[in-house]
Amino acid sequence: MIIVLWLVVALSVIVHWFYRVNKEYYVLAFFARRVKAKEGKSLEDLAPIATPRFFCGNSFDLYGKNPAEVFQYMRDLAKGFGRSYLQYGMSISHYNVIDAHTTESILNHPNLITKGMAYNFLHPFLKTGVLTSKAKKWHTRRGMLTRTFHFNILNQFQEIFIAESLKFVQEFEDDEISLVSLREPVARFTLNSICETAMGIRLDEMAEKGDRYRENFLMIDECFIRRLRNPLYWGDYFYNIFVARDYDAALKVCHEFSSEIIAKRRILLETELEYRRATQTADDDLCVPRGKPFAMLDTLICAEKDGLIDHSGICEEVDTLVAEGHDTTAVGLTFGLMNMSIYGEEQELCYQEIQEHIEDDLSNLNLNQLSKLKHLEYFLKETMRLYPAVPMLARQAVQETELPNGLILPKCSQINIHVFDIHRNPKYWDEPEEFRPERFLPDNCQKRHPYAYIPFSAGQRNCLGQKYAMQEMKTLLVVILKKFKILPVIDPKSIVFQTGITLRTQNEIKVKFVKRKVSS
Ligand code: HEM
Repeated sequence: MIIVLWLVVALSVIVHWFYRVNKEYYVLAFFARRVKAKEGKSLEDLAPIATPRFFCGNSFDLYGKNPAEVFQYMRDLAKGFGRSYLQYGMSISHYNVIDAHTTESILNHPNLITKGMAYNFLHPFLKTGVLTSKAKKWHTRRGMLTRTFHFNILNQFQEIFIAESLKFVQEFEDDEISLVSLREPVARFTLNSICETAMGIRLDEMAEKGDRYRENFLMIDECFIRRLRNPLYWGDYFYNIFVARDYDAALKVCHEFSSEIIAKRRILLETELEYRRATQTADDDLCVPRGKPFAMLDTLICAEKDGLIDHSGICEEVDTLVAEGHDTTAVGLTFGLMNMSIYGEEQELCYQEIQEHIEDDLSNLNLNQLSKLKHLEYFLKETMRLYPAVPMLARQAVQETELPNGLILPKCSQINIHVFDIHRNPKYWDEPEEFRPERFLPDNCQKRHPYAYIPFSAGQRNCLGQKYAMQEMKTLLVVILKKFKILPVIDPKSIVFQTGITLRTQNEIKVKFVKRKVSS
C-alpha cells in the first residue's frame, strides 16, 4: 500500500514537472526549446505545428522515406497548412517558411546569416568554403570572390561558353533526329564550362576524370539525403561511425579532381606571371587581369601570395565553385530544354528572337547581344520558378531572434525556406502550375512581392554566380536552338521529384533534337 502511495506521489511530481517544463520545452522532441509569440500575439495564429509521425516530436518524420517521399512529404505539409509552420525534432525547433513576407525578413536579418544545419552535411565535401562558412571567414571569402564575377571577366568567358556549346551540339549533328537523355551531356557541358572559365583548365585531357567526378558527385548527393532522413546522423558522432566510410572513396575522387585542377593552374599562372614580370610597366598590378582571360582561381592563388588564404582554403573554394557552379546550371538547363520541347510556341518565339538578334556566325556573340534576348530571359526565369535548382534554403538563429511577424525563435532554431513552395504559392502566382513566361514581363512583376521569386536566394548570401549562370544557360540554348528544333518525349506531369543537394528527378528527362534545315 505504501509503495502504491509513493508511486502516485512520484507520478504527480513528474506530471507536474513535465507540465511546467513543457511550457518552455517541447519535451517529447528531446527537449526542443519552444518558439514563442510576442506578447499579444497567438503562436497558433503565427505558425501551426506539424503533427508528429512518431512520439518524439517530428524527429523521425523523414525516417525510412526515400528521396521522392521526402520531397512529397514537404510539399504535402506546405499544401496542408497553406502558411509557414513549425516542427520540433532532436532538441531543435524548425521553422518552415513558405511565404514571401517572412522570407524577406529572414534573408535580410543580421542574426540570420549563418547557414542551417543541413549545410553541415556538406562539410566532408566542401569543408567551410564560401557556401557553408560563417561570420568573418565567410565575409573575407565572399569579398575575395565577388570581384571575380565582374562584368568584364564574365564577358571574357563568352568565348569559352560558345566553344563548349558547339562541342555539345556536335555530338548530335550527324543525325537528323536524336533522342537525348539530358542529364549526362548537360552536366558534362556545365562541368567543362566551370573548369575552363573559373579554373582556367580545359578538361579535354582530363575528360575521363571529369566523368568520374560527376558520378561520384551523385554519391555525395546520396550521402546528403541519407543524413537528412535519419536524425541520428545529423551530428558527426554516429555519422562518422556508421556512414562516413561508405562515401570515403567518392570524396577522394572529387577532392583529387579539384587538387589536380589547382596544381595545373598553379603551373600555368606562374608561366603567365613570369611573362608579365618581363613586360611589366611601373603601375602594373601583376594579379589584375590584362587582356587574357583571368581565371577566378588565379585570384585565389594571388591572394595566397598575399597571405590572405592558404592552400586548404583554395581547395575549399575550388570544391565549392566546381560543385555549385556545375550542378545548379545543369538542373536549370535540363528543365529549360524540357520546357522548350513541351511548349512549342514558346520555343518558336525564342527561336525567332534569336534569329533576329544573333548572327549565325557566333564569334561576335557577347553579353550585350545576349541581353537583347528578352523572351529567352523570361522563359528561363519561368523555368526556374517551376523548377528551382535549389528548392530549399536553410538558416539558423545564432541567438534568440524576434521576427517582424512577432515570432520569437530560440537560439539554434533552424529555418527552412521552401523556395519550391513559395514559387508555386497561389497567393503570389495565378494558376501556379502553368508555364507562362509572360509573368516576367516588367509590368507583370510590378505588383508581385519581390521575394515571391528567389531562385538565386536574396540578401547578403545570395548567389554569387547568378549572372554567370544566366549567361551560360542562354548561350547553350542559343546554340542549340540555332541548330535544332526540340520535340517533347516526356509528360511533365509524370515527373517524380526527389530531394537532394539540388532538385532531382526519379525519371530521366529526355527530349528529341531535330536538325533544322539550313536556309539557302
Ligand atoms: C541556375 C544556376 C544557379 C542557381 C539556381 C543558384 C542558386 C543559388 C542559391 C539559391 C544560393 C543560396 C544558397 C543558400 O543561401 O543557402 C546560391 C549560393 C551560391 N552560389 Fe549559386 N546558383 C546557381 C549557379 C551558380 C554558379 C554558376 C556559381 C559559380 C560560378 C554559383 C556560386 C554560388 C556561391 C559561391 C554561393 C554561395 C554564396 C554565399 O553563401 O555567400 N552559383 N546559389
